[in-house]
Amino acid sequence: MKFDVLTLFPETFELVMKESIIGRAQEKGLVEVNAIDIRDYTKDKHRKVDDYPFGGGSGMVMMCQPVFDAFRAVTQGLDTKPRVIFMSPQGRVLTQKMAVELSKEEHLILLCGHYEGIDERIIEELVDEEISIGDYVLTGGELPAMVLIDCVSRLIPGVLSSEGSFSDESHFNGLLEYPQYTRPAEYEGRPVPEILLSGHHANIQKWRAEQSLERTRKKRPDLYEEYLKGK
Ligand SMILES: CN(C)c1ccccc1CNc1ccc(C(N)=O)cn1
Repeated sequence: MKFDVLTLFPETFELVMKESIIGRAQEKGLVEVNAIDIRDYTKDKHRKVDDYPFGGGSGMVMMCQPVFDAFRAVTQGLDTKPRVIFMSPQGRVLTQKMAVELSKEEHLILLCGHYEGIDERIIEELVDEEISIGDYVLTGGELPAMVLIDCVSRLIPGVLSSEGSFSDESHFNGLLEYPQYTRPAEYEGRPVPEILLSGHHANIQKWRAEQSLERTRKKRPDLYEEYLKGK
């Protein structure tokens, strides 16, 4: 899986993306994350990437030319146009289901906006879909892009060591995860639920399923409703 990220802050990506699981996945050649600096495609000596909005209004808007030229640089020589995702508050809110679909792509281009936004012609011409990571406004699309890269990359076979745990992972079967415990069996007088120490795997699985249902019903009735419909 290759992510080409068009951004005004490429160094942010280098830092975050080379660390942790994504960094190791890159070393294994399972994931490649390239940060492309939009400013490298400006034509003027001040490397201008934004300008005043037509029609007035406060703030600045990202201009077409540098983004179009950065896009062309990334896509030249490719026989198929990769899917282009614009990280935006107006996008479809990212879900685990969307992440699963995106993880099947070979090559994604992520566009990160700044200022008050980007010239609409960029969206009309280059963008396949807008994705939001939630209903809140950030100063830029870099964090949303990193969130998308993380949640998609971890679904790629070989990226996570404990792949087996996928099946019952919360938000994967639509329910929240059951409570997790590890040693010691009692910490400062606080015990671990007996069932988990019993070794009865069938009972443990049943208890975990009940816990998942119970927590989802309490914490996320919306997901619970979805789940009941899907049954
Ligand atoms: C500068 N702004 C407001 C802006 C305006 C338009 C597009 C992109 C941006 C960049 N900001 C973003 C991006 C994504 C999200 C999200 N929820 O995924 C939140 N904020």
